[in-house]
Amino acid sequence: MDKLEGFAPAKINLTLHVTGQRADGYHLLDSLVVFADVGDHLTCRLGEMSLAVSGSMAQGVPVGPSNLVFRAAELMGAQATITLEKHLPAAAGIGGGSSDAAAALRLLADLTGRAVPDQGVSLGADVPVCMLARAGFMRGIGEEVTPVDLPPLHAVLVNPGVPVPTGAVFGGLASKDNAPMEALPQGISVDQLLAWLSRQRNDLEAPAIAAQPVIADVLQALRESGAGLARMSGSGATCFGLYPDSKKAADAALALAHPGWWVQATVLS
Ligand SMILES: C[C@](O)(CO)[C@H](O)COP(=O)(O)OP(=O)(O)OC[C@H]1O[C@@H](n2ccc(N)nc2=O)[C@H](O)[C@@H]1O
Ligand SMILES: Nc1ncnc2c1ncn2[C@@H]1O[C@H](COP(=O)(O)OP(=O)(O)OP(=O)(O)O)[C@@H](O)[C@H]1O
Repeated sequence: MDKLEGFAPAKINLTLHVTGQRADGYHLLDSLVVFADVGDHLTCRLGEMSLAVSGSMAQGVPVGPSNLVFRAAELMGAQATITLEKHLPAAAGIGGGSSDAAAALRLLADLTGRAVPDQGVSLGADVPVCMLARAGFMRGIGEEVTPVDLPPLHAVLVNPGVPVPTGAVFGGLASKDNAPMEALPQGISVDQLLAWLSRQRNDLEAPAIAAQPVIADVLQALRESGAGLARMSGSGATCFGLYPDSKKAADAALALAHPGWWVQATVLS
């Protein structure tokens, strides 16, 4: 094996309940996570350590040792020549950096034959679920991950171009002890899933809107575009809308076009 290619899909929190806080300050989560068919692309080859970042969303992404891809190589004890093509906005609640790190960990594990320590959680709370890269529950601070079977969902992702720092949004929570998600019945249809989702929450939505009020405008625009459900992902600012089929999602994406907004029709699974 010489050079390997990998895909780092956007992570979407369909729900995000904050149920407590650990003594070290990290919050306990109860979240249903899915992945989009849009994301970043990586290539990786063992050799001299280097990282080249390109792509439509490369601006502002660190190219040095603070890039999570670099830190993934350090965690694996590997030297590698890595290219990263960024298509996902950074600091956007869709785990761009975490998904890049998870993709790099998968590639480096394949190239070196080494195991990934602790599913990469030391690189970020979102890295274990991004290692899964398919629908799953995320609990603990993010280290407890369980796959789940869900029907694919047609969606539009909208990011209004304002970065949101995750720690500050957690810090703005009015309550840290909120109810967990309801049990999710197995084998449910899309309609049943939508009804179930509409009864769940993203507890970070209120503090994120307080920090960046434009998020409320994005949610309103998604609802007006015909979304059956509109919610923020992660700590924001990206929001998603869910639609009955790919045509309605594509039409909504066109209607949502707005200067400075990143808008993507996608399938979540
Ligand atoms: C909000 C989510 O995106 C939901 O999936 C994740 O919980 C955040 O994952 P992440 O960006 O990988 O988070 P990290 O880089 O580990 O943490 C960033 C900051 O968010 C806060 N943080 C994060 C995860 C967590 N369970 N509790 C927290 O309080 C901490 O202040 C931490 O310093
Ligand atoms: N590969 C990377 N891609 C994007 N940002 C990165 C990367 N590596 C490090 N960073 C830094 O990490 C910060 C958070 O970026 P990231 O895209 O992971 O946030 P996020 O989408 O809010 O993540 P999450 O959903 O996990 O909270 C950025 O401000 C950026 O400086």
